[in-house]
Amino acid sequence: MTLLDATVAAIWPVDPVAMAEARTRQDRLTKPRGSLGVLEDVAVRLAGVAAACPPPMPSPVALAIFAADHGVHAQGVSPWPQEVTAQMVANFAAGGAVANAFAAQVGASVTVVDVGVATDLTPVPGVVSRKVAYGTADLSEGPAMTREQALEALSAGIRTAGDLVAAGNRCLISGDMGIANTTASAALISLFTGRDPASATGRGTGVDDAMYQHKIDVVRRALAVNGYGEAGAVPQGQDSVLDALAAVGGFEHAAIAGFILGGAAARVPVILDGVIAGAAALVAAALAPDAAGYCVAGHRSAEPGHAVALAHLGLRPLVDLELRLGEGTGGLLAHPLVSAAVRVMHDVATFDSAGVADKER
Ligand SMILES: O=C(O)c1ccc[n+]([C@@H]2O[C@H](COP(=O)([O-])O)[C@@H](O)[C@H]2O)c1
Ligand SMILES: Cc1cc2nc[nH]c2cc1C
Repeated sequence: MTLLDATVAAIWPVDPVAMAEARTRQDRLTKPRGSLGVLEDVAVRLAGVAAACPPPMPSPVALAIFAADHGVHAQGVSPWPQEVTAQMVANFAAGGAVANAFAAQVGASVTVVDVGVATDLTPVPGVVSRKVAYGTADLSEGPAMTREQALEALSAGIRTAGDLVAAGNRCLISGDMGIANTTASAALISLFTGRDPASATGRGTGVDDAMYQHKIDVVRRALAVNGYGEAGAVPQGQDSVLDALAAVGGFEHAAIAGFILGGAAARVPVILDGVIAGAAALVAAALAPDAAGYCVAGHRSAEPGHAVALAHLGLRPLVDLELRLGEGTGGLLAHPLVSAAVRVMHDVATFDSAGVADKER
């Protein structure tokens, strides 16, 4: 049995009994019923995730940033040089990126995982090497990776989640770093939702109008050259999902999909970041439909494909600040909201215990 098969077999639906108990408890707390809006849903789902009411606080919390490069960069789909991926890995390790600042703000640890950066990285503390290859092949000319490579990158994500949970973490946050990865994200989202590439493709780090039109064409070509023609053949079954991931994905997408599956198998919530995580979550949910229940959409990125992916997954984003950075920044910002939602379940008195009169019927 592969690590992927064993992990998928360990994923159960979020627990309906704990969720029903949590919903009842929410209604007994000293607040008008439903007054915490979406936060009540978050608390209820975290009870389902942990199969416990109240659910454990989502701390300690760990961010994993999966870094990789993309052959499709050669098509001119990003204004940034590919070297920035490796340079930002060094910046994460040195503590100098926005993700480090936000992680410090919310008390999250930061682990960087090299799953496919195009150069050899100097070994530094805080950067784990699970390199599958020196970047993917160009997805607009053929498959980005082999099925074996897709499996290896998925396993890297599963192992990272397993290590972080074994170290005592009770909440995981996904992060990514990879110049040109919004092109692969758009292709995955188009393929897994059946939506036209034009509605799944965005401007990434900030491409101009001409580069944006070219980027949509590159995504169309990627689907066609890999045998998917006009979008619509949504992959189903493990083999075709792995083939689709291998055709148009990136190593960080595969790793984040594995990270989600690993978190779900360990019954730990995974807060998703932006469009790269959204694309990866489509892959994870196609491999194990129950995995989506373990995901919290940290935010909605400015990238249009992200909203398409979240709608397909039935996930509602907690924060909407037009962020389009990646690294896990939007997921980190959502963590205090998730913590507050769970703390309510632990700390707030019930009408009975506080002697507060309940609503008259
Ligand atoms: O998280 C997002 O939604 C997001 C949106 C736009 C850009 N990014 C980040 O920017 C990089 C990819 O942008 P690009 O234009 O090179 O495809 C990559 O490192 C991502 O983390 C991330
Ligand atoms: C500087 C820079 C930082 C990033 N962080 C995530 N993606 C990024 C892309 C660039 C270009």
